[in-house]
Amino acid sequence: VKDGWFAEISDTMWPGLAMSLKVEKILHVEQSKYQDVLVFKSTNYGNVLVLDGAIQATERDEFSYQEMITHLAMNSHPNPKKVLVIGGGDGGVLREVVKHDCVEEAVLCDIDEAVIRVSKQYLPDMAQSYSHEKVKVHIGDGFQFLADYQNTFDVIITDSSDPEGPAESLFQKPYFELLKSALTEKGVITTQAESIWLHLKIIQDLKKACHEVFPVVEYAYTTIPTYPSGQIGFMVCSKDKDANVKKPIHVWDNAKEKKLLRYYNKRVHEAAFVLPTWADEALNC
Ligand SMILES: NCCCN[C@H]1CC[C@H](N)CC1
Repeated sequence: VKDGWFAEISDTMWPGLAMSLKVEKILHVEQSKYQDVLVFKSTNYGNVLVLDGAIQATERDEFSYQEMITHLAMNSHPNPKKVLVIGGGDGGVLREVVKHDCVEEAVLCDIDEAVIRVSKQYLPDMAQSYSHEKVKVHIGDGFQFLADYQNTFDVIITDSSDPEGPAESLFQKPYFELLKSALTEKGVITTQAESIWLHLKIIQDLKKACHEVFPVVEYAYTTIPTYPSGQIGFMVCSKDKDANVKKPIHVWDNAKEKKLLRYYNKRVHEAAFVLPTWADEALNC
């Protein structure tokens, strides 16, 4: 933090560009077993969680990412009862998963207990569902966890950090094969799939790896001011070759949508898959 500003600088992940947030107060600094953990109160975006120098979530705009990575998957599956979140230790995705009445069990597997502990303390709205009766938490490596499950989960959401560092393996084919075997017949996955403005090559490679495992693979994106380039995407895949993930299978009525959600709705679901020309040509060749 310099002159009261936090700058998200990465010469490898987003060279020459840095999102900066004005700091009101540093709340927590910790070196966990796996990463640097920082929480600060920003002047205009609420509390902010930073891991290894990368902004994970701000209280002001996190709902965009959490709602989209969750509901793009949940509403692309006919009746998701058992859901698994890999990563997502801040709890935001879990909060969204339990909004679906059809869910019987929501399991979260994150490698770092520090993220869960710190989120409960400084991001209470995001971490609210850890006490939910349907929720089970497992601290460990998602890779190891998945290897123990076959034909178990209807939806698996991979809420990961960037491919540089510990999450690198979550962007490669072996991981998607593990996901596929842990999924039930019509299983659906979403993954954090970076930005078309910054990572078109990563997204192309990711889409190729997913297509070697899943019959249906589509990229969608959301707008979020505090992530690099102001937007981020998701890979949405289904084991069901006849699935059309670009249109929600089931929806809440408008009143329920307005009560439950602030970003996602049935029209935004469809719009999220519509890409600008240069990205569409690069990804849908
Ligand atoms: N549950 C929110 C975590 C979101 N993961 C982040 C997405 C943007 C990346 N640059 C860093 C990880």
